[in-house]
Amino acid sequence: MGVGKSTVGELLAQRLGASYRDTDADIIAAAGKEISDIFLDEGETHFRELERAAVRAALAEHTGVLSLGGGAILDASTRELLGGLPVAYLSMEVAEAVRRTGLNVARPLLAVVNPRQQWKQLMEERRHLYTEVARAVVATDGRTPDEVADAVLDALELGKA
Ligand SMILES: Nc1ncnc2c1ncn2[C@@H]1O[C@H](COP(=O)(O)OP(=O)(O)O)[C@@H](O)[C@H]1O
Ligand SMILES: O=C(O)C1=C[C@@H](OP(=O)(O)O)[C@@H](O)[C@H](O)C1
Ligand SMILES: [Mg+2]
Repeated sequence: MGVGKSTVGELLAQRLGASYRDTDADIIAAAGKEISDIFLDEGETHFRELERAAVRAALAEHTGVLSLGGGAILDASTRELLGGLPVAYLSMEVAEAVRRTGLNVARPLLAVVNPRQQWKQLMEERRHLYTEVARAVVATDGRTPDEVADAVLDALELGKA
């Protein structure tokens, strides 16, 4: 959440001359409302169902760069679909997360009394799932989006002759 998946995903697509897609954007377009409103009106479980379907559809239809939401890997069937694909896990420390997002209300899972603690807890629950599906782990702390994109291309050995 807020690590730069969407920002860096777009840069990667430009560099690779590939198309870009973001499952959160697909969900927003299909639902006709923001993710925070889906959480509010229908709840997280419903959002996760939309997300599972959005990832499945994107992986079937799209051949370029795909950014996922930070919780997509909570679903076992999604993790299975990602197996064998060149997946990068972008990581950061909590201090960087605060700088990036301001831990604001656009991300409903962080719209809580203590967002720093919530962010740390979510990461503790999820980190092993990110590393399970990732072919490469790229630390983003103190790096610009361009530097992160370079590091991803390098780590995944993409865009090389
Ligand atoms: N490497 C970076 N350094 C500083 N800010 C960044 C970096 N990558 C993204 N950001 C900023 O952090 C915020 C979250 O980025 P975003 O791409 O939406 O992350 P995600 O898709 O992982 O939630 C945006 O305001 C974006 O401009
Ligand atoms: O980590 C999560 O559970 C979520 C991350 C968000 O996407 P980003 O990781 O792109 O912010 C978005 O899918 C939703 O708010 C839930
Ligand atoms: Mg995003």
